[in-house]
Amino acid sequence: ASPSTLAPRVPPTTNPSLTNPPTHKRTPKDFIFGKVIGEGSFSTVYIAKDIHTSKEYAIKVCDKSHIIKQKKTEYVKREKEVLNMLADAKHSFVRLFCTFQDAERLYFVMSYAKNGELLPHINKVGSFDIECTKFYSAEILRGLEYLHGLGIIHRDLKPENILLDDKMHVLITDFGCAKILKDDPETPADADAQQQQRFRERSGSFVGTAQYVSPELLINNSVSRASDLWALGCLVYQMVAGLPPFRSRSEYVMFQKILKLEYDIPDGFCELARSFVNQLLVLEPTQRLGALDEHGAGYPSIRAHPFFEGVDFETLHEQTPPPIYPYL
Ligand SMILES: C[C@@H](Nc1nc2c(c3cc(-c4cn[nH]c4)ccc13)C(=O)N=C/C2=C\CC1CC1)C(C)(C)C
Repeated sequence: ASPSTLAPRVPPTTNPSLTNPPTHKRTPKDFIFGKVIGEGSFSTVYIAKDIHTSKEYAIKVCDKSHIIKQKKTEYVKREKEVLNMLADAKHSFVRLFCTFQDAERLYFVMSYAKNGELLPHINKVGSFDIECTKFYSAEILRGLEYLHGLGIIHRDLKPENILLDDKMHVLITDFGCAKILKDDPETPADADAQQQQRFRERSGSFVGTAQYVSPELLINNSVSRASDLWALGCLVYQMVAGLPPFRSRSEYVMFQKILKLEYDIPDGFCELARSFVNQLLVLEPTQRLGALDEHGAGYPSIRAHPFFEGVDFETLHEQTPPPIYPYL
């Protein structure tokens, strides 16, 4: 006989709501909302505490009428779809724990990135030393390998979207612009109307920081996995130099610099990092380091670059991140 027929069913003696949180659908009343920690274009992210477990979460709150008015329903659906596709990832991404809604708003209960965005950590020390740059570049690369392996292109990688958890490991976030390569993940994804909508306001200028926009997006609105590799190049440059590679007060001038590959390598820029950045900041997407690697099998040619000498990619998440010291 199976064990269940042997043991009589004894009703639980403890109060379930005290030991294990209710499994019923959550409502805002299950949380104590704290301060605003991030503002998206049509969402606000709060830190919140679950009253049953006292655990801290980030709750992204979207106003339904605003989403409908701004025709962003596709975004919200796509972000939730991507977050659900990332549910099994053991590393590199903020997790979506649950969603619920009330009459006016949608709520996404996410992991709380206790150490916030990467950018302030770079600004605080001016720039990262080479050990830090290698570690954080490797953690971002691992996230991209996982994402691209699923046929997802982030499309908006920048320091604001690279978050750090309580142990200072990378959590990539903000998938509202992500592109999911459907049926044939081989063909580069042509930017859809939403992407154009995202970038072109009525004034025809770009919204948000377009410092990391790839040349192919500017020229023919096309994006592929290699667009995220371009952004990786910009991120590595910024960790070492403390500033993004393409800068200008005028957006138009900044785009001209991107299209002409006009960036300089400051004195003291580590030689291996320079070589690595130079092989990612390439105008032709298919010529970028890693662009020709087998899809879905990670980026062996990027991992093999001497810049990553000594990095053990398989155990990154178990490693203690290097302390952040100033460099340059
Ligand atoms: C990029 C994003 N900013 C942020 N999004 C999230 C944060 C987050 C945390 C801090 C922070 C923590 N401590 N100090 C600052 C600063 C910015 C954050 C978090 O903890 N957990 C999930 C998040 C987002 C998940 C959801 C987009 C899918 C924007 C600007 C779009 C709100």
